[in-house]
Amino acid sequence: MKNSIDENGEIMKKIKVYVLAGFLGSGKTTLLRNFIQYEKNHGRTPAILMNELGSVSIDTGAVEEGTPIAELLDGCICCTIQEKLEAQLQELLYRYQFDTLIIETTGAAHPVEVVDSIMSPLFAHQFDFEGIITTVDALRWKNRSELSPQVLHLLREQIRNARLVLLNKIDLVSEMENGTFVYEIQGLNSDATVVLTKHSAFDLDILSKVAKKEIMTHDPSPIGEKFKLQSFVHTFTGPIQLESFENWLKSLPDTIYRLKGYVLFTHSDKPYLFQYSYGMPLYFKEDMMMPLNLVIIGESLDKNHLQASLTALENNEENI
Ligand SMILES: Nc1nc2c(ncn2[C@@H]2O[C@H](COP(=O)(O)OP(=O)(O)OP(=O)(O)O)[C@@H](O)[C@H]2O)c(=O)[nH]1
Repeated sequence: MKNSIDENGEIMKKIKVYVLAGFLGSGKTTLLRNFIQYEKNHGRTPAILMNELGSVSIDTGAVEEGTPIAELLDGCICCTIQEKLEAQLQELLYRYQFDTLIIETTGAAHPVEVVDSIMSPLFAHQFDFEGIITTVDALRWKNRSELSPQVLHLLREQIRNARLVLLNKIDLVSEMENGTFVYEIQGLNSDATVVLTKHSAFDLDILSKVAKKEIMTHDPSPIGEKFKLQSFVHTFTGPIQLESFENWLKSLPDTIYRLKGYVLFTHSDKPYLFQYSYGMPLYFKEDMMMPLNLVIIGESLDKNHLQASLTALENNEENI
């Protein structure tokens, strides 16, 4: 389902969310500039969320005046400043109208954890996660043996979870080397589209083409979906039974990494904030009503099945 219904019964168009990942200095801000221009050329308003490790913003100058922007400084979305992220996103949504949200992560961010943070159940029904675009510095890739194992692991994770990889700074290595690097990147992520770029410039129409493919994938394809890391949001319409919910959790595949959301149970008049990662469910009772959104993040999600099983839970049906 693409759109949510607002309180007046109107269809709400979801905001497309893109995450820009890539190691320090690989070309994310350069890509951001191109992306903003592309959105504007197509009559859309982008909003930007920039995360920087330092306490002072350096890259916000790259964003033209008039573009909605929020900054998260002095920490990485994926580890230390998740609550601040929620507040910033809420403020962006409250103050501005926009069609696209582009999030530039710090070069040190683990992409899975960033997606996890963005897909807050508070407003996940307004967002459509469109995927991770990773920039790879061709020269750094060439010299990657100089990197620590931890950094190299991060670089690989950023590539593995991308929907689109930009092999950037191709002017700094030879044509033959670029060919080898594309081959190596595809070895890490055969589903991603890899484009060779100078100054992160490419035809961004590619994005809508790949996105359409993802959206149309209602049938779980036997060869897997193009898009590796995905999120799915279910909005409960009423209370469910705790026991059935726990049985449903046990039935989930290992490729679901994370669940979080507000769930109302039949035994309580207020919802619980529910958190689940690494097989560990946690429940925290809220003292007021919250949007009953459940966010599910994983690889190659079988969204039809998730939807059907969650609806069955709500209808209190057996054998889900
Ligand atoms: N030679 C060359 N330089 C590039 C290219 N793309 C970007 N640069 C330069 O590389 C530097 C870093 O680019 P950014 O876009 O700021 O990289 P970033 O990933 O946002 O960097 P951080 O914010 O530090 O993580 C800048 O000086 C860019 O002008 C390219 O294709 N070739």
